[in-house]
Amino acid sequence: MRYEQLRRMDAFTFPSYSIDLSTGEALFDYALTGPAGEQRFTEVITLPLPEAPPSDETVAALGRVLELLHVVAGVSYYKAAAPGRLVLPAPLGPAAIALVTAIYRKGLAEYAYRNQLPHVLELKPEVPDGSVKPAAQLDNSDRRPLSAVGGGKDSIVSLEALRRAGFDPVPFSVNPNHVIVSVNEASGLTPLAARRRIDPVLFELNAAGARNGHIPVTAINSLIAVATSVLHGLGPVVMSNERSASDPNLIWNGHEINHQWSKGVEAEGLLRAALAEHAGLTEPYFSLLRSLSELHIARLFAGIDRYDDVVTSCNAAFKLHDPSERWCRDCPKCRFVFLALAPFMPRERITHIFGGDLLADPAQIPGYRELLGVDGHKPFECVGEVEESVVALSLLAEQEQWRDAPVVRALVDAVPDTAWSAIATSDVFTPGGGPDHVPATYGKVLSTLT
Ligand SMILES: CC(=O)N[C@H]1[C@@H](OP(=O)(O)OP(=O)(O)OC[C@H]2O[C@@H](n3ccc(=O)[nH]c3=O)[C@H](O)[C@@H]2O)O[C@H](CO)[C@@H](O)[C@@H]1O[C@H](C)C(=O)N[C@@H](C)C(=O)N[C@@H](CCC(=O)O)C(=O)O
Ligand SMILES: Nc1ncnc2c1ncn2[C@@H]1O[C@H](COP(=O)(O)OP(=O)(O)OP(=O)(O)O)[C@@H](O)[C@H]1O
Repeated sequence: MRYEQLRRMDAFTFPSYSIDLSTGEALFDYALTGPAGEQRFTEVITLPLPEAPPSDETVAALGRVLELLHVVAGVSYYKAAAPGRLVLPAPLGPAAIALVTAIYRKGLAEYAYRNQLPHVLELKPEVPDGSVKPAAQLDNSDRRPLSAVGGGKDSIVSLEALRRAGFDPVPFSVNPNHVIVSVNEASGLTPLAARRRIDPVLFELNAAGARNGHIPVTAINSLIAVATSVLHGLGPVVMSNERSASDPNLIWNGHEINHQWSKGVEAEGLLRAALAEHAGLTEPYFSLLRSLSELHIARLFAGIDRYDDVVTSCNAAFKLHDPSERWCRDCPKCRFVFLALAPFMPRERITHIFGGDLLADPAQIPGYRELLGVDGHKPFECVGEVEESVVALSLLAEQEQWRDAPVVRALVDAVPDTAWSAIATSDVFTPGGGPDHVPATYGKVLSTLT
């Protein structure tokens, strides 16, 4: 399919999906269609199989979760052309429609902004007429939680808190890379893993110049985790999404653009409601760290040392084709995580974790100026709020081990008086920031780390 033909596609459809319960392999078919023809895609997601064959009740609930996953995972292929019509495969209830609408509009907002495609922010799915048979209720809330592991500090904090509180978590990852494998080994827990294979045709189209950009990957990983939990008769999926994930990077055409939208509390609420309505799951999914700032999570992480040799929050290690060893030490995420951890650990320890000292390197100053709100807008990355960076800097400026580091000295001079006064009333170490979905039984889990 030529690039010009792709541009003329006017609809995105979902021809079919299937699952083979003897292998765990699910096939999700997609199509971009238009006057010049059709471009098909198939994504393959392979779930780990349980020891015993699943009950009919489990298979029914799993099928419903996969129906949602089919539609949500379509974002990767929709974005190759961004047609005006999004034609859903079957009727859905109001909560599921709300989820799908938001996934395509808000989850693709950064993509829409960077590609200057305002219509994506107004996309309205076309839903076939008809009603959906109500799902049978499935309450697995008292089973072992499935704890999503991304290899970074946040999921380690959740995993350790759950373990110390006696919840016996099962680590779970999609396409675990070398970092995730090492973190799981360091935990000593037995993990579950699912495989996800994006259709290679998409990469060929990308190389030929198709539209491309950021997608709401956490929503996809989350639904794969829920499907795995249902198939294995496990309990809630526990995520490690922090409070700043809900804050936008910028406003464009009156719409919030948030790189981390599908990690935010709005996406979490929509996903929970859709899973309750469409799959009957009463307690499917929540983020344990929702009320905490990144800086607060960093402080909790500093109290855990068994993962120092393996933890990696740098996204360069997560590339599908070319993963780096660990921290790249030259991206917004490396800069932010270093800044957030530094106040809470000896300089030798953090230098060991990162394989270098970012605050000793003046070349890092321009990137830190962005994080501190001195220049530009919050980077399109998983980084904390400006306020958190300023608080971290103020803590470093008070410490003998850090106050004379070249980057700390330069930044202390660069931050304006208004930012210093704003943090006088900062609440970054006070849990809050709005509603969370942590069930009452998990209410005291984080206190095991303090
Ligand atoms: C690792 C990374 O940051 N990747 C983003 C990057 O893609 P890149 O080309 O550099 O490498 P790959 O990730 O290997 O992707 C290759 C192509 O495949 C497409 N693709 C990938 C995954 C997928 O689910 N669907 C896809 O279509 C991708 O478009 C590439 O062409 O830049 C891309 C374009 O901006 C981003 O889409 C890639 O982001 C990944 C999907 C990814 O996993 N990113 C997470 C590290 C990430 O950003 N997490 C956010 C949470 C965002 C959310 O709302 O869920 C965070 O932690 O803040
Ligand atoms: N490959 C994956 N499989 C399953 N869950 C994942 C995967 N990658 C990330 N996650 C989960 O998605 C959420 C957001 O990921 P994110 O990368 O922000 O977290 P992290 O790796 O724990 O921590 P950090 O922010 O320090 O990198 C977390 O709950 C994380 O556990």
